Amino acid sequence: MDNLLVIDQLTYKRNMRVLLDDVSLSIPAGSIIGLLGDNGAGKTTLMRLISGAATNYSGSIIIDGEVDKPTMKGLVSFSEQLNGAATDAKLEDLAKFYDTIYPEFSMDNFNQLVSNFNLNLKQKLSQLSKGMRRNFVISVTLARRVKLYLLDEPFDGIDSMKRKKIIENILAWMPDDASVIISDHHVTDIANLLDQVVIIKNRTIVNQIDADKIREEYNQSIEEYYESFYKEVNDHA
Ligand SMILES: Nc1ncnc2c1ncn2[C@@H]1O[C@H](COP(=O)(O)OP(=O)(O)OP(=O)(O)O)[C@@H](O)[C@H]1O
Repeated sequence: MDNLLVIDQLTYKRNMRVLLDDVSLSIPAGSIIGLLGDNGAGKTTLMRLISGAATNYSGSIIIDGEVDKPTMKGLVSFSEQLNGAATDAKLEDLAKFYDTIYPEFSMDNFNQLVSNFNLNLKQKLSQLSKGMRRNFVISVTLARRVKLYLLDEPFDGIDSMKRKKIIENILAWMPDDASVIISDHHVTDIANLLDQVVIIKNRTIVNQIDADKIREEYNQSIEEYYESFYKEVNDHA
């Protein structure tokens, strides 16, 4: 299978601190990846760099063979897009804004996604509960037709029924050749979805493994594997 994302020796510093240290990672096209790691490990930072939000790193990020930064931005949809959005804006106006700035935004897809989540587009962003806001972010993120989706803790603060709905939407809306990277602490929620697990610890990738290998060769659930792997790395630290 071809690799959609190739990261080589990526190191990123901010305010004199190393936030990512020598990260190398290849993600196949058409796959669902769980990016697992504890608080502060570097999950959000890695997603920000892949999305093109910061470019002052060393090493390389290649998406679908592209190294041109503006082109790469059009290939990735990151779930952080509401940062900085006016809280008194109505959801329908925010959607129109995204439709204007992202050529690959599909208003039809967006409308179907928000109706799946029973969101009212006349509501203002400030009127949404935490869970409703998450659902809106997922709708905006998946409404773009891109190669790579980055979902940063999409289930944070979401009840279990809604989590199922989000998972259904991810599976239904992901184009066949697209990949999605989902970061999460609730490993159990996404375990059945995953093709691969990537574990990040202390600012670098410490493991990448096929989910089937964990189940079949190690005879463990992804959650058990993740917990034991993390413990082992801690014990040897
Ligand atoms: N703007 C910044 N300046 C300096 N340090 C930062 C900045 N943003 C994040 N960090 C630091 O980078 C490290 C990684 O943060 P990041 O948000 O990527 O972790 P994470 O794995 O997403 O954590 P969590 O699961 O808690 O969301 C943390 O130690 C954090 O304090």
